[in-house]
Amino acid sequence: MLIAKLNQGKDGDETGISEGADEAQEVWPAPLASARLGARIALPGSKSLTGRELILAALAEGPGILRAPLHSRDSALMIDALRALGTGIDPIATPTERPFGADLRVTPAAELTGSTSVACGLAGTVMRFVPPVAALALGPVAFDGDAYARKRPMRPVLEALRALGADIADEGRGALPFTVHGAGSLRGGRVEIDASLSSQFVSGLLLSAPRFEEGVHVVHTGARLPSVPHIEMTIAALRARGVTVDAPAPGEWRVQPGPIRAIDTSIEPDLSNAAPFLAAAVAVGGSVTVPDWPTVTTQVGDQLRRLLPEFGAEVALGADGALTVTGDGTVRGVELHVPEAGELAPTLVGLAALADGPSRITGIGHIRHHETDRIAALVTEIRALGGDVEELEDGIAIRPATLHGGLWHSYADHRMATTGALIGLRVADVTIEDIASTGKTLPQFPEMWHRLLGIASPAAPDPFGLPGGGSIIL
Ligand SMILES: O=C(O)C1=C[C@@H](OP(=O)(O)O)[C@@H](O)[C@H](O)C1
Ligand SMILES: C=C(OP(=O)(O)O)C(=O)O
Repeated sequence: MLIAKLNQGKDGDETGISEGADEAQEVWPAPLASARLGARIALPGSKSLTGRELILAALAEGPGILRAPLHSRDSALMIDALRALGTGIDPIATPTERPFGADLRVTPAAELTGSTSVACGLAGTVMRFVPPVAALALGPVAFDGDAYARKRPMRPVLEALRALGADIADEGRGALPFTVHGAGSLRGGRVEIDASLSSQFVSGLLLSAPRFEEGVHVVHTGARLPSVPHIEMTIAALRARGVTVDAPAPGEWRVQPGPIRAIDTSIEPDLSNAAPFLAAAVAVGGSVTVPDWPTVTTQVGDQLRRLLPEFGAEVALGADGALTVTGDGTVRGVELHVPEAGELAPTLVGLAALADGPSRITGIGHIRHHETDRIAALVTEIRALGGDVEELEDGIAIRPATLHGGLWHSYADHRMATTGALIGLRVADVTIEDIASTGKTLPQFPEMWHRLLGIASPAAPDPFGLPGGGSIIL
């Protein structure tokens, strides 16, 4: 892999950019595209589906299998968390058709056990989905995470769980660290919650709710609700396991108590991780194809089919189930209001920074609470490359500008890193600080990005073979 060394100086520390990182940072020279693209890129499993299915399998009435799950830092943290609570999670010998890692057999614990700790890393899904599970365990479960994870909002989750009967000790900041003192069961019932900062607050409560004595009736009280497709994904995953879920009014969900069926289930490819690869075809010109695009899905990444044409791309879903995006190398400016697609926003903003007209991307205020304040981070980094960018309260406005090379900081955020790589396809001499942050959901990113451009990568010459480098954590 092409890696250079940079001495991250005092500046990085002062801005908090290199929080928790060593003085000597590795930087990754983003490859510049020298020709139109023509690539076929298969993607590992969805982070969001893998996380949900691991939780539901751990709470199910018998053992089940997850086929083609994601193996990444976030999924490893979820696996470790559920194992710590007594769940058996075992890799099943990887057949050749599982290029991204083993299927998993999940054996629920007879009784969930506490007196343990859960490392959340920077995974929103772990810090929001596992505490309700911990409330069902017997004994204390201590939660903590990365330095930046301690800044991500948790108060609505902690207060909702307390209202449902849980005993939780925290430091009063409404954030990690905190300890859930599980009593072996939870009453459940009706609860109000303001989920305007994250849909994950709702999904976490719904996922464990079939195991609450009274199920749950969640009533969202905030003015906005971001990432609605992710709540629909949660509901679909519950229903697929025989759980009764209804939505009696907008912003209200009810889950009936009852068994969670044990099933064998296949995880779809991660369509949000497809975003930078498909956007590359728009940025550079040429075509990028992603095989196995699901025909019906709750993944928000499916919206790339309508969003990328706004930038001037052509999108075609083939009879073989492969999605192809074709661009002519020019990028149109866009007006997008995408509260449901905050997860895609960094890629959309990156494309807009390469557009030949002005853009406004709004409705994404909540992404200030993702892995980093993504609005501030995107504005800072695009501006540092010469971009003409304005921070809006709930989005970003971008005017066309000639960009130049420079160091792109990742803020430990995988989607910041991949957005820097996207811009680097068209702008010479962009280097990415902390490309390893892509391991959060796509450890193979650097090799796959090289493959997109036809560059052989010594670290993993064939990304369709078993990825190396210790990135698959089992
Ligand atoms: O439930 C999930 O799996 C997710 C929900 C969304 O969170 P927010 O509602 O905080 O945007 C999304 O951005 C995140 O990447 C994954
Ligand atoms: C917001 C994201 O992650 P998390 O699940 O940690 O919230 C993301 O992956 O874009």
